[in-house]
Amino acid sequence: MSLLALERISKRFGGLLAVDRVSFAVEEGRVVGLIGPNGAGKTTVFNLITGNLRPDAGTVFFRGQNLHGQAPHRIVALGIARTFQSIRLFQGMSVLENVLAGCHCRMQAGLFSSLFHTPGQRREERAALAEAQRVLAFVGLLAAANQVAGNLSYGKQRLLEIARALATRPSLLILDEPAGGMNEQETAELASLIARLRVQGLSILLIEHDMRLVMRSCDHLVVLEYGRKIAEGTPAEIRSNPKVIEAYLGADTDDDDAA
Ligand SMILES: Nc1ncnc2c1ncn2[C@@H]1O[C@H](COP(=O)(O)OP(=O)(O)OP(=O)(O)O)[C@@H](O)[C@H]1O
Repeated sequence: MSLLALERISKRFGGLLAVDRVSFAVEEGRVVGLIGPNGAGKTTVFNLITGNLRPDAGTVFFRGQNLHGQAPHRIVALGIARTFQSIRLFQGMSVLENVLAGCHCRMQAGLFSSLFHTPGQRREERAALAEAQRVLAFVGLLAAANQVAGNLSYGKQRLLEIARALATRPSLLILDEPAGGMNEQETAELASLIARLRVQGLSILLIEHDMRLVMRSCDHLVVLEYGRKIAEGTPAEIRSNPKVIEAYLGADTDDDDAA
């Protein structure tokens, strides 16, 4: 069984069919890239997976479970975490507090134990703190734990978003343009982070316009154009697919050869 399977999902915005009967799967432990020109429907597909939008037709399965009608927080609890194209951090809170916000969605404590600070709740808080520090160390932000999130560089804010998503202990991590706004060194660090997550067995679904990063990091690519899937395959297959070259890669193909 695939970890994630989309079966002929469609989404219409008024007269625009933004996603048109798209099917693909993410297997356990794989890094899958969803690519295509601007407006191809990539972010809409992500929103359909994470419950931020409901499909007009088709089904999303996660570990064989139909996600239809599940609220976004329920989908996070099932093991799907995401980052957004535009950074959505608690800008005025510390780096550590931002990651703790991710940990809290895994905590069991109810209203009673939270109000009365029961030993169980204190244990959970300590565990959350340790987990947040572990995740921050993993992405290389532990030294910045007490800084205000909004003061971090853009690239570091993106890493913090990933840390917060990781703190929910996902089995599928969905990244929407994680290298957007990053400089070359930050992008290289991101590629190494993705590789380390992959080694740990995490499955990743990625939208990214940086073709070098996509070609280097992904096992499998799915290509959208005008809401439709026009190709899927390994990076090497996609790079030489004439339909894809025409639709998307175009003049960028030289650059990809360097990847
Ligand atoms: N909430 C919405 N209401 C109306 N139209 C929308 C909405 N969200 C997306 N669209 C339209 O749907 C199409 C697909 O948008 P989407 O953001 O999914 O594309 P994308 O492939 O992620 O693009 P980009 O690479 O530029 O982020 C676009 O034409 C967009 O304008």
